[in-house]
Amino acid sequence: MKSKKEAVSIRLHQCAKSFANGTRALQPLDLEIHPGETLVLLGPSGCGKTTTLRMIAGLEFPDEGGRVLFGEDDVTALPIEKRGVGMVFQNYALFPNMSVGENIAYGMKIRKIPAGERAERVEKLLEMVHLQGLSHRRVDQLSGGQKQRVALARALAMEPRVLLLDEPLTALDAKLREAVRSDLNKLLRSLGITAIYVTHDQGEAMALGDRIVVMERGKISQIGTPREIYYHPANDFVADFIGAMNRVQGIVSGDRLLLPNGSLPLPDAGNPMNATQQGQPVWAMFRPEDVQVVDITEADAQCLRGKLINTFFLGDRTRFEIEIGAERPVIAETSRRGWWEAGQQIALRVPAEALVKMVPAAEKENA
Ligand SMILES: Nc1ncnc2c1ncn2[C@@H]1O[C@H](COP(=O)(O)OP(=O)(O)OP(=O)(O)O)[C@@H](O)[C@H]1O
Repeated sequence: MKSKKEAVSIRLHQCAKSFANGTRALQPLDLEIHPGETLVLLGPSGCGKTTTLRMIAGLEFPDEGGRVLFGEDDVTALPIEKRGVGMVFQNYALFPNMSVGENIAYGMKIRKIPAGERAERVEKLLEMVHLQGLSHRRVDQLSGGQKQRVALARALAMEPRVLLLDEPLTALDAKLREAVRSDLNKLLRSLGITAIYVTHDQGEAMALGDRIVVMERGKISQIGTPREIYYHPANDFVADFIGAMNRVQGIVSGDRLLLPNGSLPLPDAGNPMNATQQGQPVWAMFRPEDVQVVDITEADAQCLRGKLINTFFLGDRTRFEIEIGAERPVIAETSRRGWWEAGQQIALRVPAEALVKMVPAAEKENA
C-alpha cells in the first residue's frame, strides 16, 4: 500500500461542467487536495459533488479550459483506467455471483498479476477490512456493511494513487454506518492515501474529513477543517447546512446586545465583532448547544427571558424552542436532565464566547 510520502496531490483548475441537456452542474472551480488528506465534498442534492468526484475519476471531463492534475501529471484527458484511482460507490457495484475473494481479485486478474500474489494480497486486504475467513463466501450472502467492506478492499487492491468514495455508507442503517465510518476513518489515516469522499451527511463529513468543501449550486461555498467550518461559517448557507444556528437581532450597547426581553453579553469591547457597531442594530448568531436553559426562579440580570413553546426529548439531549419576542424562536439543546413543559416561562444564558458571528443588520438586508 502507498505510504504517506508517496501520496499524490490533486488540483482542479477552472473545472466547469455543462451537460448536453444544458444543465450547468459546475461553475469554473479551483480546488487543491493535499497529498494524503481525506477531503469531503459536502452539500445538498444536486450541488455538484458527484460531478466533481467523477471529474477527478475520469468518468466525466471538464468543459474546455479546465485541467485536472495529479501531482505534476496532467490527467485531464485520461480515462479512468489510466488514472490509478480506486472507487467505492453507494450501491457497492460488486459482482453478485462471484465470491468475496474473486471480487477483490478481479482487477488484479485483468492486469495479469500472478495467482500467488493475488491470493496473498486478497488475504491482506481482507484482514485490513476485518473480513478474514470470508474469501469464499458469495457476496450475495453478505450484510450491507460487509459488502461495503468488500467494495473498499476491491478499490484498494490495485494500490491506487487516489481513493474516491461516493456516499459509500448511505445504504447502511444508522448504527452500522457509525461502525463502518469509524473503521474507515482509521483505515484512511493508516493508509495515508489521498481520498475524496462525497456525502450529504454533515456528521459523516465532520467525522471523516481532514478538510470539508461545502458546495452549493455548482460552487464552493467554503473550504476548511471541520472546526473552521462549524465555528466560522463563511455565510448563512454554510451555517445552516452544518448544524443549526440561532439568529437574533439586537442593538449593541457597551458590552451587551440589547434584545426585547433582556440582553446578551458580548465579547470584550476591543473585539472586532462589536467595536465598530455601538448603537447599531446587528444580527448575532450562536449554536443551540451553547444556549443554557435556566429555571425562571434562578434567572438573573444576565439572562434572556422567554416562553417555552416546544420541548423535544431526543434521548441523548433535549431540544427546547423558546419564544423571546424576536422574529424566530431561539433553539437550545442540552444533554443535561432539566425538563420544562411547553407554556412555561424560562430564562436563557448565552456566554459571550458562544457568539459565532455578528453581522450589521443593514449589511444583511442588502446581502
Ligand atoms: N449526465 C447528466 N446529464 C445532465 N445533467 C446531469 C447529469 N449528471 C448530473 N446532472 C445534473 O448536474 C447537477 C449536479 O449533479 P451531481 O450529481 O453532481 O450532484 P450531487 O451534489 O452529487 O447530488 P446528489 O447528492 O443528489 O447525488 C444536478 O442538477 C444534476 O441533475
